[in-house]
Amino acid sequence: MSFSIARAEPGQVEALCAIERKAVHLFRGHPAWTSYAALSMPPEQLLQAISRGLVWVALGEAGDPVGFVWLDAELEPGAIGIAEIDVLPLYGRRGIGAALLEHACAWARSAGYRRVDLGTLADVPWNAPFYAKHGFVVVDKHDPAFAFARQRDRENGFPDTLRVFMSRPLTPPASGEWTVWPAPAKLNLFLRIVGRRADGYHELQTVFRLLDWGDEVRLRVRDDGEIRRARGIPGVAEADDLVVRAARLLQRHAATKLGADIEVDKRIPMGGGLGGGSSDAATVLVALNQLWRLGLDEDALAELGRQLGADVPVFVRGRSAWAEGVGEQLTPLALPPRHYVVLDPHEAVPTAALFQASELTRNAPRATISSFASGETTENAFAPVACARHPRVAAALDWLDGFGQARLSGSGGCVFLELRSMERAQAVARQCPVAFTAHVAGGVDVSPLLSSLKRHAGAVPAD
Ligand SMILES: C[C@@](CO)(OP(=O)(O)O)[C@H](O)COP(=O)(O)OP(=O)(O)OC[C@H]1O[C@@H](n2ccc(N)nc2=O)[C@H](O)[C@@H]1O
Ligand SMILES: Nc1ncnc2c1ncn2[C@@H]1O[C@H](COP(=O)(O)OP(=O)(O)O)[C@@H](O)[C@H]1O
Repeated sequence: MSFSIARAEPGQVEALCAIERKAVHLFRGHPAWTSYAALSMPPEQLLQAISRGLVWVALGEAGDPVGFVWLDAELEPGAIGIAEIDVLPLYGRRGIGAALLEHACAWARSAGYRRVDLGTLADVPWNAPFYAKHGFVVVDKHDPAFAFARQRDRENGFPDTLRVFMSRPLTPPASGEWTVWPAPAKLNLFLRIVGRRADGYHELQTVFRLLDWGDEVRLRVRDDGEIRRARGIPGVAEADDLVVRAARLLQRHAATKLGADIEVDKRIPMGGGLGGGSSDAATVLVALNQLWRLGLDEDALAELGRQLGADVPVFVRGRSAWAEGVGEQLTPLALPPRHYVVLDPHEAVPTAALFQASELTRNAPRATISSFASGETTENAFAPVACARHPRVAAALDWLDGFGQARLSGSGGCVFLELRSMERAQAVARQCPVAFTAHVAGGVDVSPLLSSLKRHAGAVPAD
């Protein structure tokens, strides 16, 4: 039987939970059975991991999932864990589990991780001995890295004597191998236009909230100086693609003879006001600065970013921030932990056209950080214009407003709602009408790009 491996999709949550329930039956009669039988995989957390790109499925010939692997978010700097790996018993012994495991480890290595950890059972052939065949070695379970997992075992009545923790070291990708970097989306928590500069650009005030969700950029250094886009973004010509423009700009600026292959796994809706193109460009600047060993500092990269777009500097600096000027004067903010339902009305809004709109309020009084922090300042100057010109955006805002105070991000067309819990955000997202697509994401103060940069630099040793 042939199978293929692909990133899991949100619609597969139920199928993956069902696979886990079937796979757990293999433990009947084992001392761990009672605790396995009583516990099922939390679908909310699985969904969150899927939207972060941390779950892969094995698809059978009919295209249905027959197994999956789920990576934990970073457990400690440089290390990532395997939260779950399951194959339908009917499809066992065909190398599917091994292929999933290798796939996840290969991704972790490209993403700069130096170690993969897991907890498993010592006495079950398809557990510890299977992982040992794949380069995992048993490590000291008293290591503080496993304290949380062991505490959870105790709470679940799991037999500690049979529990082993295993690690597999990963070598860093060599020059010329693919590397993987995150390009997070942003939201504008409010946006005011307070003036217009002589060059036609608008002066604005906004709060950029970075998200833990976004695109994935893959980069591979080339020795021949070529910048090539390995996989195109539909509707964007190679020369216009912000990732290609960013790489060429950096190459010219630093006068390097090195080149790069670039691929983007696009998840952020284009023209959605979530800064996808800008974030991709920032990731290329930051990552190639490291891969090409140019040694440019953050200010130099942010200035190159500004030449590509007003939204690029915030992604280069990688901190949620209060912004002024054209969006490049940034003051990092520590914002309360919040979750967001981001609704995509499938309507690309052209930013330049909205900035040109005669009905746009472009002389608003200046807001202050404290007026924002008190919750007084939440409006977006583009909202009335975007809603009047794009009925789908108005409809999305109207629907989401039924659950709280929905807002437009940037020049739209995406709208969002801020919530205190992920579960609540997922509950709203589940009710999303078919005309729109809902994403759930967490707000972060520090961009995942900065953590990825540290990992790739090996600045944080794995042990
Ligand atoms: C509105 C915002 C809010 O974060 O976000 P998006 O809706 O694009 O995500 C940004 O200011 C958008 O930044 P960005 O998308 O990088 O804009 P750019 O490529 O630099 O400019 C696109 C066009 O928008 C206009 N523009 C942009 C920024 C600005 N402060 N004043 C402007 O007048 C210019 O006419 C420019 O030709
Ligand atoms: N790598 C890229 N990703 C997305 N859009 C890109 C990219 N390169 C160029 N673009 C162009 O930039 C436009 C704005 O894209 P995007 O940054 O996603 O939206 P917004 O500015 O609304 O946040 C797109 O419609 C597309 O034509």
